[in-house]
Amino acid sequence: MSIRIHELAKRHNMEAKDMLALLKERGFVSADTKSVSSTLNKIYEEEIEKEFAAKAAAEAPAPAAVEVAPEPAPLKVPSVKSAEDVVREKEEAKAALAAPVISAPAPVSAPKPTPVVSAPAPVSAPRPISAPQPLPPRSVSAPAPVPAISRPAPVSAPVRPPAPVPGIASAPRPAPVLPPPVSRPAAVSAPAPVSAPRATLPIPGAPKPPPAIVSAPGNPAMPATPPAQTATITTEGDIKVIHLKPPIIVRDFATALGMKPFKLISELMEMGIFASMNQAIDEPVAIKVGEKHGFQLEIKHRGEAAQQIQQSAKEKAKVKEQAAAEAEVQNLAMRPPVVCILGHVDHGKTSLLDAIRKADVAAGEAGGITQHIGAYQIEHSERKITFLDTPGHAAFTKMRARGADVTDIAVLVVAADDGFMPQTDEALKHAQNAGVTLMVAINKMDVKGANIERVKQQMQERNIAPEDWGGETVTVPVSALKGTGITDLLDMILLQADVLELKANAKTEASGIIIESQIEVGRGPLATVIVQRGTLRVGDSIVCGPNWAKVRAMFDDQGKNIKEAPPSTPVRVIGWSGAPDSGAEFKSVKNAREAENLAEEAEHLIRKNTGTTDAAPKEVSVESLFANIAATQAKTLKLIIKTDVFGSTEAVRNVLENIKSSKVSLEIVSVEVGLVSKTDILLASAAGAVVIGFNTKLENGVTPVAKHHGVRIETYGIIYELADKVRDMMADMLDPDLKENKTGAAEVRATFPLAKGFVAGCLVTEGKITRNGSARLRRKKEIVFEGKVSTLKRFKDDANEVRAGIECGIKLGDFNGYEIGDVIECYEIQKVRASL
Ligand SMILES: Nc1nc2c(ncn2[C@@H]2O[C@H](COP(=O)(O)OP(=O)(O)OP(=O)(O)O)[C@@H](O)[C@H]2O)c(=O)[nH]1
Repeated sequence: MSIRIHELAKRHNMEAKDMLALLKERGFVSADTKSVSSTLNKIYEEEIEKEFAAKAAAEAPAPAAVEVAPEPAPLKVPSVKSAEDVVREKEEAKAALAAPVISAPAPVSAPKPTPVVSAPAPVSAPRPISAPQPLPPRSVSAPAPVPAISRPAPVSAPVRPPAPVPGIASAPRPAPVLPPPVSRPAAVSAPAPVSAPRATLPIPGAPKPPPAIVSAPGNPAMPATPPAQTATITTEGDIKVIHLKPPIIVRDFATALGMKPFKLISELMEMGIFASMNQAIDEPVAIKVGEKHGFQLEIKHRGEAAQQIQQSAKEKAKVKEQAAAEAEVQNLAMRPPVVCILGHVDHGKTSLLDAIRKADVAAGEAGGITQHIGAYQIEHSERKITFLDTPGHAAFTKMRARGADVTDIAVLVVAADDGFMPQTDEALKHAQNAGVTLMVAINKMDVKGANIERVKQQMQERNIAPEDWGGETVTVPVSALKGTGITDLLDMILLQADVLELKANAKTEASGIIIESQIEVGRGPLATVIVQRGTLRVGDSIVCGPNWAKVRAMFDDQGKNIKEAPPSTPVRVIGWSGAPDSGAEFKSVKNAREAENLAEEAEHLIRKNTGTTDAAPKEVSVESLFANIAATQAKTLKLIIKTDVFGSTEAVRNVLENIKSSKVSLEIVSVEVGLVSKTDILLASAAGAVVIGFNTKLENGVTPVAKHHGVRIETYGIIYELADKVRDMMADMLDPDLKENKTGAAEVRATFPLAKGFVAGCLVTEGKITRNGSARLRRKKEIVFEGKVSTLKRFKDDANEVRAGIECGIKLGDFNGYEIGDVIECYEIQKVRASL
C-alpha cells in the first residue's frame, strides 16, 4: 500500500510541500514531482519512517540546552557528493554574497571553525535551542533569533546518535548530522521567522558544514540518473573483488554487493551518510561498506586502465626485447663472410670469380660484360665464403653500391697493366662509404705490362697503402687467367673474416637482403636473397616492401633444392607475389596472412606517397605555361622496356637517363622484368611507344600482334648497342637539317636580248650548272636574284647540265637585269639527319 505525500506529511506534522521537498531530497520521488497527492511506495515510506524514528530517538535524550562544545578540528566525514550538491553549494555561496548581513547570535557564531560537528563524542549535546523536536529534519532549524540563517543548521541540528562510522577509522567522525533538512528554510516549527529562500547560508564566521553532509538529491538541478556503472566481481582466493569505476552510484553498488538499494541506503544512513539511489558515494565509504560485506574493492579511475595496459605492454615488450637480446648473444655463431668484387670494367672481376668457382661464367656472358648481380658460395679450407658478383660497367653503379652495402669485405680488382681507372676509384668510394673492409686484388699479373709497383703507388696516393708499404690494406697479386694467387686471396679473405668476428644468430626469424629478382616463365617471380640473420626455411612467410612470399622452394647457387638457408647463404626463393626490388630488405613474419597484410600496407603507403607527389599543386607562371606548351610540342620517344632481371632494368634505365637531348625527350612508359608480351604490344600501341627488350625474348605470337598494331620491337643483348640504337631512334624523330651544297658557278660574260627579256652568256667556272637547278645571282657580294635555272642552252640547243670550262646561255626565272661580271651560283639542298 502506498501513501500519499500529504498524508505522510500530516502524519509527521509537517507541511505537505516540505515533505515533498524532503522526499525529493532523498530521491524517493522524482525531481519533477509537483503534486503532494502523489504517492510514495511502501519501501520509501518505511525508510522515511525509520529516519524520523531515528531522529526522534536521537533527540529525545537531549538535554534542553546544552552548548555543544565546539571542537577545534572539523572532522572529515565521508561524504556523498553529487551534482546537485555542487549546484547547491554554488547557490549557497551566491546567496551568501547576496544575503543581508547576518549577525549570528553570539553563542552560535562564537565558536571558531568547528560548529558543524562537534567532538566525536557521541553524546555531544545538541544545540541549546533545539528543543526536542518531533520533526527531525525540517523542523529543526537555526537558533531562533537568527534571521535568514542558513547553516546554523549543523550546529543546531538534531543530533543523531553518534553512529560511529564503521570502517572510517581515519576520520574521527563528528556526530553525524542531518544537514540538508536542517538547512532548509521550511522549518515547520522553527520559532524564528527565518524565511530566507535558501537557508543554506553559512553563518558568518561559522565554518561551512563538512562536505560530508548529504546533498539534496531533490534539487531541481539534479542531473539525470548517472549511467549505470557495470561492476564486475572476481574471486582471488577467498577474497571477492568488486571491480568498478567511479562514480560509485548507490544503486549499482548495491547490486554489486548483492543487496537491495534501500538496504544500502539505510546502512549508509547508519554511517551518517544520506544518499539516494542515484547518488554517488565516496570511495572510502564504498570501500568500508564493501569490507563490511566481505568484498574488496578495486576502483579503476578513468585512463588508469589504458595506462596500465600501455604500461604492461611496454613492460612486456621490454622483457621480450631483453630476452631476445640475451638469446641473440647466446645464439650468436660464426657465419661466412659476404664478399663482393668491385673494379673497373674488364679488369677481370668475373674471371676472378670464375677462377674461384672454377666455372667459366665469363665465357657465357653477352658482350663479355656482367649484367647482373649473382651470388655464390664457395668452400675453402672447409669454410664457406659468399661472393657477390657485382658488375663493373658504369651503367651498374647503383647495383654496385648495393652490392657493397650487403657485404663484409670488398675486394677491389685492379688490373696490373691498367692500374687505377675512374671506375676503380668510384668502386673504392662505394666500399669506403659502405664501411666494409677493403682488400685489393692486383689482377692480370701474367700480362706483359703488369706493373704492381705502380698500382701500390696509386693505392698509397689514395690513402689505402698496401701492408708491405706500411699501410693496412691487404693486397694480393693474382692472375685470374692463370689461376695464380687465388688461394692466397681466399686465405686472406678468411683471415679478414676472423678479424671481423662475423657472427649471426641462426635461431631467430630470418631477415636479409634481396640481391636480385626476376620473373621466370613457369616459376613466376623469384629472387636471389642473402640471409643475414636467422634461418630461412621452405614454408616460411616473408615480406619485402609491397611483395611477400610463402617460400615454396629454395635453390642454392648450383641450382640445388635446399630446405633451409642459415646466415650469409645466398638462395633463390620461389613463391613471391611479385618481384621484389634488389637491395630491399626482407624479413620473416608469423604467417602468410601477416606477410600479405604487411605487403598490402606497404603498397598502400607507396601509392599514397606517389599520389601525394602527383597531386601536389604546381605553381603555374606564364613562363612555365609556355614551357609546358613547348614541352608538349617537343618530340618524345616513348619506350616500353622489358628485361631479364631487375638489375638489368636499372642498368638500362641508367644508360637511357644519360642520353641527353634538348630536341627529343625520352619517356620510359614502363620497365618490367619478363618476356615481351602481347600486353606490352597493346600498351605500346596505345602509348605510341617502341618496345625494347634487353636480354629477354618475345612470348609466342607477339610478332604478328606487333605487326598488326604497327609496334616496333627492338631486342638487345649488349647495353651499349641498346643505348646507341635508342639514340638513333631519337634522332630519327627530328626533322632533318637542311644543308646547302654548291654544285657549280658560272660567270656572266655577255648578255643577249631575246624576244622576251635577256639571256646571260656565261662561262661555267666550277662544278656544273643544271637545268631547273636552284641558283642565285650574285653581284659582287650582293645577291640580286634567287630562283631556278629556267633556261640552259649550249649554243642554240637546250642542255640539261653544263660542266666547268664550257660556255652556255643561262636564264634565271623571269630575271632580265644581268650585268657582265655577275656570278651565277648553282646549289642543291641536302637533307641531313638532325643531331640530338
Ligand atoms: N691476361 C689476363 N687476362 C685476364 C685476366 N683476368 C681477366 N682477363 C681478361 O680480361 C677481360 C675482362 O675480364 P672480365 O672478367 O670479363 O672482366 P670484368 O671486370 O668482369 O668485366 P665486366 O664484367 O665487363 O665489368 C677478359 O678478356 C679476360 O679474359 C688475367 O688475369 N690475365
